[in-house]
Amino acid sequence: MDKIANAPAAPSGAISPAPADAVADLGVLREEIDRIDAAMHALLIERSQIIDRLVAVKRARGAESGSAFRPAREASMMRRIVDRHRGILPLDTVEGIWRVIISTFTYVQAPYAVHADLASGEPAMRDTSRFHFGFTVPFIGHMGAGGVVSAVARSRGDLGLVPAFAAPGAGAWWTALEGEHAPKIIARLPFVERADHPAGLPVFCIAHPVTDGAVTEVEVWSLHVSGWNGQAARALAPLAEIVAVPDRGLDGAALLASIPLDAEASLDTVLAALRASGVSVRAAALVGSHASRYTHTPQG
Ligand SMILES: C=C(O[C@@H]1C=C(C(=O)O)C=C[C@H]1O)C(=O)O
Repeated sequence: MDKIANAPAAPSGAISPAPADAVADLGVLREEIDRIDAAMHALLIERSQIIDRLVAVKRARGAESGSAFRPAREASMMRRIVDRHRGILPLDTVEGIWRVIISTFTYVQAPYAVHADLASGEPAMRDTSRFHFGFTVPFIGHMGAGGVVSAVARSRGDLGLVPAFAAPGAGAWWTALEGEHAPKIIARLPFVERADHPAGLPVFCIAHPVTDGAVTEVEVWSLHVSGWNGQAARALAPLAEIVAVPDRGLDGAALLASIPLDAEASLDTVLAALRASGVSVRAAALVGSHASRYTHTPQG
């Protein structure tokens, strides 16, 4: 029995049926949406074909190391996408769609897994990983940054995610990045920062040293110092972002210093500021670099 045909008549005052031309408009608009969806899908298929050609070119140039991830290129693509966005689709959605597109095309070029440090909270780290790398790229959790760094070191081209802030009890995990062939920090995520980012946990992305497409706007140094004090911390604040943990001895500290290279800041100015504050620097090793932090404000 046809329930609709037998439904009681709508009481007066209920929503009246849409006029015939509005129904026709809805049909036309839905056809437009189907056309756009088919065109977007066709463009993604066309993008895959370009990626196939890009893989062949990279192979021919011998540029293919372990990972196909190119941090400089990704940072500039994400900035452009965010800057040109307009309309009612939320920025979070646009950014998330392109993170999944780019990360998955990187994965189809050369499969990799993401190893993440869950020690400072699993939900935020899992959200961050899925936002930036999607669900096709395997996610592997570790209890601590040390496990992440060794998993990346053992892999062919995996990536690691470690909090980019002083996580309680984390220790000086970055000293494991000091050797010439040890993994390095190659990016800081999110590429585009903003106050209400849905996956805004600041993380360092770790990989085997990048030979092609590294970005060096911000250098990250591991420093071993003695005499670490509050005056030194204040003197460094305008020059570098510092994570400091106790290291070998009473006033010793291991520092992870992110130095945005510009007219004022460089390793030399940071070392000079440390010495002027009575801190002696025992060792310094470059443990990575990444793109400048880029902040989006709703006013642009
Ligand atoms: C396509 C490339 O490889 C990776 C995938 C990208 C993409 O799908 O757009 C961008 C940068 C790389 O991480 C590339 O090197 O250009």
